[in-house]
Amino acid sequence: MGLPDAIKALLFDLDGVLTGTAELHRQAWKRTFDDFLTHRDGPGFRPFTDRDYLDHVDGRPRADGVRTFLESRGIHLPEGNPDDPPGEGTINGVGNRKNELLLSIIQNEGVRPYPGSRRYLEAARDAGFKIGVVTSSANGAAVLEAADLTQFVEARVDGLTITSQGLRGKPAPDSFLAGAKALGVSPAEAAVFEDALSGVQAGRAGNFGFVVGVDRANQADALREHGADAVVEDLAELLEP
Ligand SMILES: O=P(O)(O)OC[C@H]1O[C@@H](O)[C@H](O)[C@@H](O)[C@@H]1O
Repeated sequence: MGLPDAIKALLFDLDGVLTGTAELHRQAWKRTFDDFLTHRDGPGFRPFTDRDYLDHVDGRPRADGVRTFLESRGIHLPEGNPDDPPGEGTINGVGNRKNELLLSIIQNEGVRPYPGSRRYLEAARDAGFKIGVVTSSANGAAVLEAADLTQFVEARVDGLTITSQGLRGKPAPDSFLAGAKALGVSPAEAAVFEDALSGVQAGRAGNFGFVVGVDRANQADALREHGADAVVEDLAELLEP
């Protein structure tokens, strides 16, 4: 499986590692922030870029993504409340608009698992590894189900768990530590699989036994710099002799 001998459990990020949904999140964020910035700054606004997504939003819980990106532009919004109407000028309102767009994009485009990731999950299950999914997305359960991957998952920590248990989001290690605990292993016995810079950083911060960076965005060096022990473009590469 391409992992050190001490590893007994595998903790997979979801969007961008098991399913192609990171791109759908990126599209929803781009529309949300470009609309917000146009409304605020007029037609000369500075658009939200792919780099903005990778550096400030990818891998983080929804509200943290809104806050971190806007702060990178010197914009500070009040937090508001979880039920703020989509588009309201609060962190929650902007996040709710993004979720509305994400759900409609998922409805139109569907959710596809990466074939190499599915093969890796099958091989891991056959080899007796414990399998968990650790995602910042509050839509994690629905995305796993739509990709027909729920059957592989013994423990799931998602955006709803993070909120209800008051965990810090990635790049803090809390959600991965909760995943390891749910599978009954120590961090040293678990490997983390992540495509986001904030995610490999979380794996490193939690002292996990191995951190695999999955490079879907041409950022292998940055994944290594943020904490990946190995970088692959597809999980199936780890199955090759
Ligand atoms: O808005 P959701 O579905 O709760 O997802 C939160 C975050 O979940 C992460 O998995 C994605 O990498 C982010 O792009 C996304 O913003």
